[in-house]
Amino acid sequence: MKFKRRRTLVERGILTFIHDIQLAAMAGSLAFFKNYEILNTFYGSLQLLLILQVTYIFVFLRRVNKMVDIVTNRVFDTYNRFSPSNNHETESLATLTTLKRFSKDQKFSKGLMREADVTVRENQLYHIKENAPEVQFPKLRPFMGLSCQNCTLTSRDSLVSKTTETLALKNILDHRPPGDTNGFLQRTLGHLRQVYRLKKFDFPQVADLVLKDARLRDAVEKTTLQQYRDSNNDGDEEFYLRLLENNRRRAKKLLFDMRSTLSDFLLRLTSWVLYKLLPSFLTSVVVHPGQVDMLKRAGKSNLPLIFLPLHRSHLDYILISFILLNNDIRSPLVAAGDNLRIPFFGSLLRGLGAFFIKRRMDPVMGRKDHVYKAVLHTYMNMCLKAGHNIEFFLEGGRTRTGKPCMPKYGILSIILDAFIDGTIEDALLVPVSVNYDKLVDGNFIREQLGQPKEMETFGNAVRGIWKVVNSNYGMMRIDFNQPFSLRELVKTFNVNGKIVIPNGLSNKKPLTSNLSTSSLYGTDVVSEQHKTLVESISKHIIYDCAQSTSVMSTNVLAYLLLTKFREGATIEKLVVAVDDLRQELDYARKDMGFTGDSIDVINYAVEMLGPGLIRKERHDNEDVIKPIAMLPNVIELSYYSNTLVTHFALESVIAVSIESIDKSSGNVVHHELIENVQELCDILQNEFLFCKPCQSLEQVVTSRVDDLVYRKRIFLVDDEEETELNVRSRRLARQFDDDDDETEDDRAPQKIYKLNPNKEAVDVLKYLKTAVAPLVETYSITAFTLDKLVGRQLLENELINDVLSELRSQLSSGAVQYGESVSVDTIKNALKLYQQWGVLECHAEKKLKLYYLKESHDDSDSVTALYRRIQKFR
Ligand SMILES: O=P(O)(O)OC[C@H](O)CO
Repeated sequence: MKFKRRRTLVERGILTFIHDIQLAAMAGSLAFFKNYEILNTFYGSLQLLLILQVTYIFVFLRRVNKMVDIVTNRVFDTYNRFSPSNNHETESLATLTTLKRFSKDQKFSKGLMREADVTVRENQLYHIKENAPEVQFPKLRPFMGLSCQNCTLTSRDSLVSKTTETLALKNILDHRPPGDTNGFLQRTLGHLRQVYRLKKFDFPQVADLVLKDARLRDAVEKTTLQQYRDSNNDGDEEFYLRLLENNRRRAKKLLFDMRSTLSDFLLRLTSWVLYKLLPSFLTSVVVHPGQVDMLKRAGKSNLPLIFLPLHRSHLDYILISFILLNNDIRSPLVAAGDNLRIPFFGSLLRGLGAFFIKRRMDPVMGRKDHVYKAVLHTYMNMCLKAGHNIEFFLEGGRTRTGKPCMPKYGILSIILDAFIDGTIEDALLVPVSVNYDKLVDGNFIREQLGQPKEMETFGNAVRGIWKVVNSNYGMMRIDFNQPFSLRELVKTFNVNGKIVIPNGLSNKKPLTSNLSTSSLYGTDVVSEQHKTLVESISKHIIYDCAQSTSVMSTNVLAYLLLTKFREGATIEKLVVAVDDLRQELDYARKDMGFTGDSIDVINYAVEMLGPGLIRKERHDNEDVIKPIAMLPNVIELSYYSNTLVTHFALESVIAVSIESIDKSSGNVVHHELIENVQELCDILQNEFLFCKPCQSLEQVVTSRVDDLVYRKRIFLVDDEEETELNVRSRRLARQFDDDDDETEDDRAPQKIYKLNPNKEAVDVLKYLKTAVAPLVETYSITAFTLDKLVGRQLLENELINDVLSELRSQLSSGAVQYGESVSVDTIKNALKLYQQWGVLECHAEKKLKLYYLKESHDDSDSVTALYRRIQKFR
């Protein structure tokens, strides 16, 4: 056998680069000869070349970067082997980790990795298990995301087959071309072939139709007439015509800035690039084939699919389109904020389906910008009519806290209008949840500490992508809920032609108080009747998405460390806690984005979260894991924990409510507990959706209390004792039973719960409480700081900074217990609540918001009363 000389790293790098250029040329010429639409114009060609060049420069630089890392590590490794260092094991481990991280797909480093592996194993004192949990998923997992059985029973029975629930999860990056995957052609052409074979869809452009539409023409004429009347040029026809022409031009420009140029070719090209790039920073993108199957069937219904994902990262919409495209499902048009209309990336996103909507009102036109509203409305209607699928984020922007945000209503109201006015016969709504092992983009910590958001620019985008492709973000999981019919939902809420106000919303204030003042998403809801409907549908979807969000290992570890083990815990204790939590999530039919032994899950999550958030120490021959529970790190940790905080919010509210009741007798009266829970739910109404709009909060609370009685043993379940207590309470009830006006319900005996004094039960109560306790702290300190508004007004940022300083100073004095209470998002939600309660008022003009106390509350006593109302739960 003839052996060839091994190529050097640099030679291999150069060859790979040349190989990549060949691929680029092949893709380019293929596209050229196919005479794709995008290449028909000079602009299209330039854009394509730029995309290819940037991608290849990225890939090449990444490879050079990796080579430098590997060579450096090799030098250090050799040095370590010959140096008499005491930390030999740690350093070799670090080398191994670095090598593994940076050389996942680098065959040329395999030899080095083997060497380092041997070095580590030879030098280690303890047996170290491989710490990446295996991505082997058991067949039967909880199947989440079936549509609501109260509101959409018919939809629930559709699109599913016998096998839907039982299919095994799939990593879509694992696309392997059939045959010998090691062959040059297969390696080179596998992904090209995959994107070439995809089903071709037409993506009609509708801009011309929009300009001719009567709604838009009408809006332009009305606006012109209004401007004409407001001016002092009455009777000057030339002036009128000039105004009309200006408004027409403006409408055209608005439409040009907004429209998507979704291109089949660009989608395929990006898909091929993503197959190459995604594995460099994600180990897997996991989907449930049963859910994809439902989408495929829904895609054949000829109804528009409306994808409604929870928004965590900019990767969300890219990956959703990637998954849909590769499963032959029509890619949607995606409503994106115009903050993303940046050079190059803006056009790229536009070509991939983005249409840009304003995030802020026009400072001059304000809310009365009828032309803009008409452009948006007509554009979306035309797109729906033309058969496009649509995707938008009900939350508006990405969550800053890890908890789902309350919905904005604007875009959904346009879709509902399109249904009600008959533009579309029906639409299938698809809630989508996305979760990542590690947050990919956004600097949310600095925003939570009061710094302004870093705006999107070309430079920031390039830097961001560079950082991302050189890091490891672990797994990503996407869950598509069962599509459900908008028509069916509207029908359920619209019994006898009258919109039924769902239970959970019946005693709420009018929707207007909930509207976003800064975003277009919340400004164009049409009629009062529809507002209630839009609110219920939106909240239902956010609730559904939260329910079907898979839990990642990092969520589990962060949650346990922030609620149960703030001082840290040994691995053994953590393993027991993770096992318990997994059991509980299983019981709640919540799926997890990991599998394997809890010890491996913990080690993996520790590595994912990194030493900035979690410390691993060795005490008395035991590994102890500790959270970095101080500012600013704890804010990031709470981001991960909040996926589970959302899941346990109601239990936590019940635990806090129990603590707020006088329990000197050791008993808790049912109605008193329910009242307190409802009061706290009202306080936290901008933080969590405690039940679906079609459920009654009281019923949901009662059943969760029962759960705490029987499963978590917070209350005693001694039947005799309970009977005796209830007999006593019944007797008590009878004493007051002489009022004829009382209803049957009023006379019913009061249920009394006896608290379980057992240490385990007390600990459970304490642990449950900790989930929402930081939020209560923030609400209470925000109320306390409102005293600064007595007799004066403050700008939003001044008020928020005052609350932040108060929180920080109380944190350092120990009066505030949790670092994660320092959070701008929570402060803003608290201010919104105090507005909803009629204590606070806000005047918004242009980009500024001015806060002041309502006249009837503009004194210290009112502020103290508000503060006490919250403080009761601390
Ligand atoms: O999270 P934001 O506020 O930067 O918004 C992100 C959205 O994708 C913009 O469309």
